[in-house]
Amino acid sequence: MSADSSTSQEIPNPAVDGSELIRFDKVVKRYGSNTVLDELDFSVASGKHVTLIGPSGSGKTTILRLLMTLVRPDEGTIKVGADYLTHEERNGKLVPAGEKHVREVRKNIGMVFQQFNLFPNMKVLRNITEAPVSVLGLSRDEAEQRGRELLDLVGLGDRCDAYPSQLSGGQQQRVAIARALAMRPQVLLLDEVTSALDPELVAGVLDVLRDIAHTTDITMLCVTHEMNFARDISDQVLMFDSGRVIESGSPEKIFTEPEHERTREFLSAVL
Ligand SMILES: Nc1ncnc2c1ncn2[C@@H]1O[C@H](COP(=O)(O)OP(=O)(O)OP(=O)(O)O)[C@@H](O)[C@H]1O
Repeated sequence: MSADSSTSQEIPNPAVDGSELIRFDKVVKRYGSNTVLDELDFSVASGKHVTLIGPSGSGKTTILRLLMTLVRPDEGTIKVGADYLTHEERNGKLVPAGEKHVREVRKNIGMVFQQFNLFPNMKVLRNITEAPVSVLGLSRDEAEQRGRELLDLVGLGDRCDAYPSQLSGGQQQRVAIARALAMRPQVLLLDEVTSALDPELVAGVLDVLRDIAHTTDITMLCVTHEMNFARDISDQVLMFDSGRVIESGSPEKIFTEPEHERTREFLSAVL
């Protein structure tokens, strides 16, 4: 990726060697008097798949929104690659990152939400090719070739010319996943992507995500209530409570031998 601002540096594309890709350092996020994140520290290594679990309101979605620069922290820094996402150094001081910098960072991070948010007036393939053409500057042919490959990957290679309204919710969500991947992001953020689906459509979407997790190098941060899925894809599970990580570890450890009482309570409620 190329930097397009004199104040932003290029974010390296580290090999999947376990080097640190994301770091939250003493991040505080408040909404009025509600301190949602309280000096939160955590890091994610490149290529790893991390699932965030915790009670409703513990700040999981806020973490993804901070990474996507949809909201800014009140204190602390968030780093992606070698670059500060929320702050950058100018004349030896950390200052809020500029809009150009934020645009560069967003190119590197794909996010899939609970709602699919496809463009209803565009066919499926066009939904996927729009951003690569307009943001990355790919030719329409290149973008369409990549778009078709991604639609094959999510099992919808034969639906390029359908409109979103002609697809089921599960199919629309699979298009949304393909659309996020079309930007070739380093990081994929998944925010309860099956929560709005009818139960019979959930498995198809989770199978696609399992496939992506097991066959690509992409770094994934996932908020989900699907604990079997979390167990299957995660290298690491982070348990949040009151704006902090209270426990982290492999899925085996967290799901079978949680150490913290709050983790045990949470898991007994959701498993
Ligand atoms: N835009 C906002 N304005 C005010 N408060 C907000 C806003 N967004 C989130 N909050 C509050 O921040 C807290 C954390 O919300 P967040 O959505 O991050 O939690 P969560 O762990 O993802 O919850 P859930 O599992 O229910 O989705 C909640 O108390 C929520 O009400």
